[in-house]
Amino acid sequence: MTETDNNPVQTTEGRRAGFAAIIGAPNAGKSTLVNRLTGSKVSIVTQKVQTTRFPIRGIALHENAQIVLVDTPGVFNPRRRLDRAMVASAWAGAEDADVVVHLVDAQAHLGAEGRDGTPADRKSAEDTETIITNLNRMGQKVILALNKIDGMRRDTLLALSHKLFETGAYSEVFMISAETGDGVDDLKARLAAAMPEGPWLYPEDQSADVPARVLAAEITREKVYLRVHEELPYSAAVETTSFEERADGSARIEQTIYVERESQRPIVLGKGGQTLKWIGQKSREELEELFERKVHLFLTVKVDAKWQDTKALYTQFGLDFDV
Ligand SMILES: Nc1nc2c(ncn2[C@@H]2O[C@H](COP(=O)(O)OP(=O)(O)OP(=O)(O)O)[C@@H](O)[C@H]2O)c(=O)[nH]1
Repeated sequence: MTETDNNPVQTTEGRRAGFAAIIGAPNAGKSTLVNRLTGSKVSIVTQKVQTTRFPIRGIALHENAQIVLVDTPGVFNPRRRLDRAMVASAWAGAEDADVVVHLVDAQAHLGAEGRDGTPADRKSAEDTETIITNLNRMGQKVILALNKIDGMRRDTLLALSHKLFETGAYSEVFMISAETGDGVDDLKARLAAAMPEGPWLYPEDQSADVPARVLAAEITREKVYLRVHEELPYSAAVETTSFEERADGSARIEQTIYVERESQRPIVLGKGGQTLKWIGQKSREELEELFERKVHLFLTVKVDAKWQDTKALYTQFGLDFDV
């Protein structure tokens, strides 16, 4: 870069970038927090538990820092193989991160302690205990973010924060409301400070559309997995090659499904292309719901023998089906 560039040299100096893992029981408010931190809609927010089915990245910017958020899937007791993969992926994401935030639903926690607690409150408190046990095992100090403080009494919150802090898992406590944004700026500044010095991990102008592309690829990959996992357990990857918003408000998405061997292509295509059609249809329906717009989805199947080599990179934020 030269002095004559529009971006003067000093803007890239003192930059920070890294990963922040957000871990928490289902329904703790992780997606809401990620959306609040990034300012964009990257995760599905719903009343239903376990809607975050894959680790989605969002990118938050704070002054000179780029914070790549690893939005971990719900941590629950894994039964099915896919669930185990998700839990393993959650903890792997946490261990690799520069900073870990444990998000706790303060309202559910207090509900579980009182007489009016619902079964969901008790489950949430149980999950929090499981997470604390794992956090202590991990050996890395974690930031406790007590969420949903809106409408809660300060003294009750302080007592809860004190109790959780005594577990020894945390280095500090933030009280936030992901919904109203209360306390979120302070947490964001803290995450920014925890990022190591270095160049940004993503170009500035790409920050906004990375999550949507990754999310769209994960949705199609899930459909591939659902349909052909018996014949093709580990060897498909999906990449979003183009994501365009069109003037009529719809989105045109092009994706490539990679398989390792020529013999695997017909598995994904199916008889007369029926399997690929099913994958495309299911994925498009979910993408339309997620992006709240009409989606034109174009899928291509390619053979890439080197896929195993790039697998490590790819699975960094995806599910590891080898678990
Ligand atoms: N009152 C209140 N509700 C919140 C707050 N943050 C999130 N919620 C609500 O809690 C519910 C769960 O939020 P999500 O962001 O979907 O939670 P999650 O942890 O991503 O959930 P999973 O994806 O199921 O793991 C939603 O109904 C949110 O509107 C908050 O600060 N205050």
